[in-house]
Amino acid sequence: MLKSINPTQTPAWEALTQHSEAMKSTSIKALFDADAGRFSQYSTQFEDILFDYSKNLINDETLSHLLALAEQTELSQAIAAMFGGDKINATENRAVLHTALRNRSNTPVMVDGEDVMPKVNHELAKMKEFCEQVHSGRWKGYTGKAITDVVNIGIGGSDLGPVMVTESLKPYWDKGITPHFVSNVDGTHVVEILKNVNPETTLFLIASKTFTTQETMTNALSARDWFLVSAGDEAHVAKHFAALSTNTAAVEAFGIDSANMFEFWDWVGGRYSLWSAIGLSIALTIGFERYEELLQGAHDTDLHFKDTALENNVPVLMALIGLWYGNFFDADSEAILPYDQYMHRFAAYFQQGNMESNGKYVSRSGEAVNYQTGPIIWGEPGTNGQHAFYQLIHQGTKLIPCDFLAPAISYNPTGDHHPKLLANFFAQTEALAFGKTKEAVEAEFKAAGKTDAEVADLVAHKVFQGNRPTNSFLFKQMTPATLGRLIAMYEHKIFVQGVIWNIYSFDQWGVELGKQLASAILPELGDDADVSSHDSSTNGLINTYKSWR
Ligand SMILES: O=P(O)(O)OC[C@H]1O[C@](O)(CO)[C@@H](O)[C@@H]1O
Repeated sequence: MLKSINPTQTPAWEALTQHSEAMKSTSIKALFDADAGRFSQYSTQFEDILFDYSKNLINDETLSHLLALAEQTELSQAIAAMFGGDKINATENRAVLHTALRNRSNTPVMVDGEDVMPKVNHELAKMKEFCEQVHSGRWKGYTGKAITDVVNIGIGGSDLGPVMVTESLKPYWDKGITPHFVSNVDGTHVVEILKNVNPETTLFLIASKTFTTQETMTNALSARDWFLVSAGDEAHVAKHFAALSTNTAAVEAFGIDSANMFEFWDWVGGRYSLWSAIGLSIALTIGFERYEELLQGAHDTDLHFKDTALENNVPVLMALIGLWYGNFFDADSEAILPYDQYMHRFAAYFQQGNMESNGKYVSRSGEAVNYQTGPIIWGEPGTNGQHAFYQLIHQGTKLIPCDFLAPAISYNPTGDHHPKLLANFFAQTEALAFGKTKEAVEAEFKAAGKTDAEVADLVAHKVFQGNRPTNSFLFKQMTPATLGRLIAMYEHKIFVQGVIWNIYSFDQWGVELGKQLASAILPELGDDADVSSHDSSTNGLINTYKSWR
């Protein structure tokens, strides 16, 4: 159990409140002007990832207060508790051990007196053997053909991780398997995906921790019906359907042979599950060895996070910087901006990671907090975002701290695309930090021959205040290990923030009410009679739907 410590009651919070007032009267530009060595002081390289956090409104005093806050909220104890298998997910009475799934050192990890590593290793060995069978063509479909397509049916954490990772690692799709993902209960999703696959050569992975999720079960049944239209005999299901779940009874009840079940455990949170059997679509797509490299990368970060002093600890620094803006500068969102087309689902992945984990207003002692917790996370790949929403980041009224990520080496070094892409990355962080002064705008206008009147009309619109903070993550090339390292860095950032905010980051009760109400409404849609059991708006929507369908 983690202690309940109200962060606003700590001396560090008070110091940060005062210090933030002082920092509001300086600027990122002033900090750079005063210190030629700022980049080397506020950047660090972890393995093949350069983390540059110098373009933030921070100095040594900021960091020392933030680190004091981490100490006063007992972060180090919380890190030890998580890795040690304590039941830190108290509202579900569960340990939080996605780190055990990628514990390549294989040191014992105890939960309730049991070392979980043997069962983790057993399941990995089962996934490896399955991948080998599929890749070698020994695993055959019902007409004797090899598998060419894998359809992962899952939602939330049982979808977003596999989608994001397979997309990010597309250059590694060399096993003859094309992955597809069905998540939305909207029939359009499953119908459109099934148009592209052949039942004889398709393997369906029903990915659901609980195996009760309405969307996934509905899609799985539709896929099964579609398959049986061609295959005829139910006996063929065993060759084309596997389950990734913690719920053996529900898997069997669905009709999937337990031999085709890849198991994980209740101490794996859904949004932290790509490292478990939920990662099978990844391993099938990029190969099991590359999947192991992904696990190894995450393990590298885990060791760094667990064993590095807080002041040099990358996920801790990421978390503290984010919290600085959220709690002391009223920033309510963060943008994640990968300059890598393959990473186009990275922001969406961490939207769930962050918002389902830290979107909580109730503290660990059950009271409403009186400070901001998890930020709104959003983002799109650069340079597309530049032509969509960067206007607001540069000149809007909201402070939006941004993370920029990019590989130095592209898998597609066509012409000068990559230098152009990276020129934009570097330029954006520079523009956001340093802006463009009124004097610079005026000088530009004058050089272009504008009259004084024209200058006076336009100058205010063309000024960039700058002072917009960014973190930059420049990595050598996107490999499975690099991606593993990056994902784990963001995961631990979320954990650190949740500890300091005194909330429970590993439950998600906030998704339950909508599910309950949808279950109550569904039977009401079964006939054409008007309903009157809800508020007037909900009744109106339901009754109009019934009259129009
Ligand atoms: O894997 P399951 O049990 O189908 O759950 C899917 C998703 O639903 C949630 O429980 C709620 O959205 C997520 O936490 C989870 O990732």
